[in-house]
Amino acid sequence: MKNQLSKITPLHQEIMHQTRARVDSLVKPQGSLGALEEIAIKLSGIYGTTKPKIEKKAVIVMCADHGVCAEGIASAPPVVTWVQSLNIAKGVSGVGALAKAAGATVYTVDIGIDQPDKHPTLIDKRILNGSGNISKGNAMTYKEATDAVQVGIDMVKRAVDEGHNLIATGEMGIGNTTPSTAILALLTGKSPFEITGVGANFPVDQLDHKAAVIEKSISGKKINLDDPIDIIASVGGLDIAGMTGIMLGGAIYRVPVIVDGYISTVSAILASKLVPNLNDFIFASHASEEKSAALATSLLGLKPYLNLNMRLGEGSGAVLAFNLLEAACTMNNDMITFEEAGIGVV
Ligand SMILES: Cc1cc2ncn([C@H]3O[C@H](COP(=O)(O)O)[C@@H](O)[C@H]3O)c2cc1C
Ligand SMILES: O=C(O)c1cccnc1
Repeated sequence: MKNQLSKITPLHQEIMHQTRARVDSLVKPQGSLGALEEIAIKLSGIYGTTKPKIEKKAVIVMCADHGVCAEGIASAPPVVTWVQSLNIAKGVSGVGALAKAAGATVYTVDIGIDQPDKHPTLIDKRILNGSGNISKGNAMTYKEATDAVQVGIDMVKRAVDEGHNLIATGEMGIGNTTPSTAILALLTGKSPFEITGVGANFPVDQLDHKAAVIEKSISGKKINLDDPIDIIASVGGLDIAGMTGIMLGGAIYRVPVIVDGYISTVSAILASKLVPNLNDFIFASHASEEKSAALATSLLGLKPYLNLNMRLGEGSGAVLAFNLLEAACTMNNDMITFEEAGIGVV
């Protein structure tokens, strides 16, 4: 991984400069297509061409269980991770349906489901049968965390090799808002009692219990906060690790990655600690309704484009932003310039 990260190169500044000049010359008041203009310019810097084009899109969904569910921090039982992962692979879950609408491939990855069996419809990258109970010890070893991040990097390579040049992140893991909030508490210094949200409809009157479990998970551990792998090993999860790898994979293989909601955003924050210019390669999608999603997004430093009051996860919000990136390319490719239109600049 270290070797791969050291080869990441900056965005193509000269090409972005040329794309900006072209976007400014298109037949519209300068700046009037707002974020679409910025998206087109950023994409040109990633792809290294003034006329980028989206070929095929894929959402990679990392599925894993969390030992901390034993503490009663989620409304659904852990077996839902397995059942719902199969539904995602079948295309009948939230992300399945929305990916179909977007014309995107879905890669459903078993990176750590706690089941005795594997399933042929899931891509078998299982590192562990679920992470450890973080309120009683570490989630996993440092090596397991490293391997799980590598799974994400390798999945991006596979998607790119299979013709995709735009990736979205997703996850399925009952209980995963708990490690996500533990990570956010560590990185912001905020109290879990201040930032813990309901996740998948955990009862509000039991939120203090969830926060107390998170507090217990982060206190008394010696964690190197400058090392995201150590953070994942101590209080993370395999799905979070896999998504961290997807973000890194985007920068390594030079394909844009769209971040989904709360859990994805926390994974992106971890990835940005390994790649300082990570934000050049990733795009936020929607503003999740989860309590601390806005805090996570502001820490990451990206602005979500959509506000649809969603809070599902799975990659459901990220796949909706495929269309925005495609629209930005179409704007840049298909609009004519003032000169071509035979009128003066407005
Ligand atoms: C049926 C069902 C489908 C889901 N799809 C995504 N999530 C979302 O909810 C979970 C995180 O919330 P918590 O930490 O409260 O468990 C993750 O699996 C996330 O993907 C779901 C949750 C449920 C119950
Ligand atoms: O924002 C998300 O991605 C989210 C929020 C709640 C539960 N699961 C996912």
